[in-house]
Amino acid sequence: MEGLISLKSSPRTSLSSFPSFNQPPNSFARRFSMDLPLRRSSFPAIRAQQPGTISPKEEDEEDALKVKEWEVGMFQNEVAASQGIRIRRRPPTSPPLHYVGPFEFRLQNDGNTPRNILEEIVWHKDTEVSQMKERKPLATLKKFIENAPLTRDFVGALKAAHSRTGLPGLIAEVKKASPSRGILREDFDPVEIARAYEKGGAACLSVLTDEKFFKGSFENLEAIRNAGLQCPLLCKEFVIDAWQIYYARIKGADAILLIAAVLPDLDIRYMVKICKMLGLAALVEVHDEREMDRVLGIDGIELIGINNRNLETFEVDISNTKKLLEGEHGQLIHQKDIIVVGESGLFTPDHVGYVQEAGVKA
Ligand SMILES: O=P(O)(O)OC[C@@H](O)[C@@H](O)c1c[nH]c2ccccc12
Repeated sequence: MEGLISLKSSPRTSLSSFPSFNQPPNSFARRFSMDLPLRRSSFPAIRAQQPGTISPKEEDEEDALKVKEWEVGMFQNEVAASQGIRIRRRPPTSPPLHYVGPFEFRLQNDGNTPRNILEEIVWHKDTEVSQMKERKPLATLKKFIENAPLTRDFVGALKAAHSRTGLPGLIAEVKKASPSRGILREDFDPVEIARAYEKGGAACLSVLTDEKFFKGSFENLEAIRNAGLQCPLLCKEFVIDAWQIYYARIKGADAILLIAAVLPDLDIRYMVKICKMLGLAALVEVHDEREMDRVLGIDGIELIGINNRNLETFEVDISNTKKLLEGEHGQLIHQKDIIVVGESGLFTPDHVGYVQEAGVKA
């Protein structure tokens, strides 16, 4: 509930800019924070038939909880939208059967199909993570972390490569497939590929761990971590829940990706802190100026990735890097000593030269 509290005091997350509710701004937040007056009497009684099963009171409580969970979901979407985030975290389910809130919420819930590939990935991730969390609760992960080997310095490795060569440090990616290009390599041996990258001069490696859309895995990450290489490892995931950060740490990550198109400011703040606590670097990825603005307003960020690929449409344009590093953004990045990673669509030395010229160091 930290979110609710800071939301009210933060001008960046003003709910008043949220466009799609035909009701006075903030009314949802106000109603929510007043501890939603659930009209118990309007919950039809589906009573337990036999003694010893769920009591009517428990059932009422369960109903109330469902409504509340649903309201929290709506509230999260509202906050995200107010920050210009178009990706909805979950499919818009209908309100619980006995919901007694405003009619507008029902209108929101048409269109149960994802609007684009990023949204599809995120919706699938939500289900995947809740299942994984059930099998390996956070408390269990925390115990493992106590005995996990130390992380390696991801940012340090990039800086060292850049100052040694005068060129951007290379993060070489271990990726079997992608939604935009299908299978990239059939005979895919992640460890062998990782070794070849390191031998070829990569400063760091990035390992896709998403299974469904990129044919990656946490097993690949773990295997590469156990292969005795020097390069620090980035876990390339779609993080929507802090649990994934702990899991990545256990599986051998030294850094993790956080995507601004998916995560509201407060999540990024919170997750960056968790990364620090776990000894991981956070690579915060942006694609447009609004995301860059948001991320530059967050303290403690050392690494920003500019993705030249729009993850919603797959369009690639390397001039995006130049555009996002011009003017005030570029100055702020310089002042804050942030390392910028140029991502996607870099095929030739000329491309690398172009983004380096724009200010990219990795
Ligand atoms: O194959 P490319 O165009 O060289 O792109 C690499 C990398 O930028 C891309 O894999 C990527 C960038 N951001 C991501 C977020 C999730 C998954 C993948 C990515």
